Amino acid sequence: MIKVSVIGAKGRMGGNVVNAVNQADDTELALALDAGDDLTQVNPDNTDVAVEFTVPSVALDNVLALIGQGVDVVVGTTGWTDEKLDQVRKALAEAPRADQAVFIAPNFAISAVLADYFAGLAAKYFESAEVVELHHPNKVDAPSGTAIHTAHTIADARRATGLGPMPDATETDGGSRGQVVDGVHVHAVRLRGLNAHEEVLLGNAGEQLTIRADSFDRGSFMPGVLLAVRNVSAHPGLTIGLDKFLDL
Ligand SMILES: NC(=O)C1=CN([C@@H]2O[C@H](COP(=O)(O)OP(=O)(O)OC[C@H]3O[C@@H](n4cnc5c(N)ncnc54)[C@H](O)[C@@H]3O)[C@@H](O)[C@H]2O)C=CC1
Ligand SMILES: O=C(O)C1=N[C@H](C(=O)O)C[C@H](O)C1
Repeated sequence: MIKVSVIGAKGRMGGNVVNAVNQADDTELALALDAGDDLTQVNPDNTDVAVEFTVPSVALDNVLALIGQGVDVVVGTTGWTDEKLDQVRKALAEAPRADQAVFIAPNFAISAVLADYFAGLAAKYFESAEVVELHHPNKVDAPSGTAIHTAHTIADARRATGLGPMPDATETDGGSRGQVVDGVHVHAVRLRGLNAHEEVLLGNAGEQLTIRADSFDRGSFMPGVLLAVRNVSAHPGLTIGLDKFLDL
């Protein structure tokens, strides 16, 4: 049995992870912690893998602490920058165990992982590409971690094939053109009734490809979370993206 502690256990995602861990045959719940609880309770005696779903402002500190306490970590919380990721790598290099592992996924839903992957395949064939993400209005960060990741995926594919900047004659913009991430415009919608959705729009003269992923229910993330829990310890160091654990 894999002993799993959940950090952010009272949250929308954390609560689902607690249920998923309790229901799976090969995992058992160790600790379920939330804001105000003592994170130092988590250690290798009670926990194989800690799952971190909190808020972007605290996730780095939690992950650094968990690394220092000798456990492997699966992270779903958003807000990761290159600087923060470097801090995680540094902490792993100094971790109590030489083979310690952290896995971070912008999105655990197979639909979103494939949408990102397909966007990377398609990007080099299109002159224009933009990302629209649509979420529930309780989400604290914009744009979504998934949309930022997809923008980088598109930008990497365009760079690799020598594509330059996208055509855009905009001269005045009060913000309607969205946030530019790695040269890709990203637009965020917050609407009651939505959960987590992303559209990648790719355009050429006279044609358009739309790639869309919809997570209607947070249960859609749980197979990916359990896949990460089962695989993280076999991948020492920092791994980013569920595609690394899939046969893509
Ligand atoms: N990677 C993925 O597939 C997904 C990622 N997310 C991301 O996961 C994060 C959490 O999302 P939700 O569950 O919807 O948020 P939420 O607001 O429902 O839950 C966050 C929980 O973290 C707790 N918390 C805050 N500070 C804490 C601390 N210092 N220690 C322990 N717990 C603390 C809060 O009390 C709350 O219970 C967000 O960054 C979101 O974007 C959400 C869905 C899927
Ligand atoms: O906050 C959410 O809900 C989600 N957050 C993640 C993100 O920012 O990409 C993943 C998914 O979109 C749901």
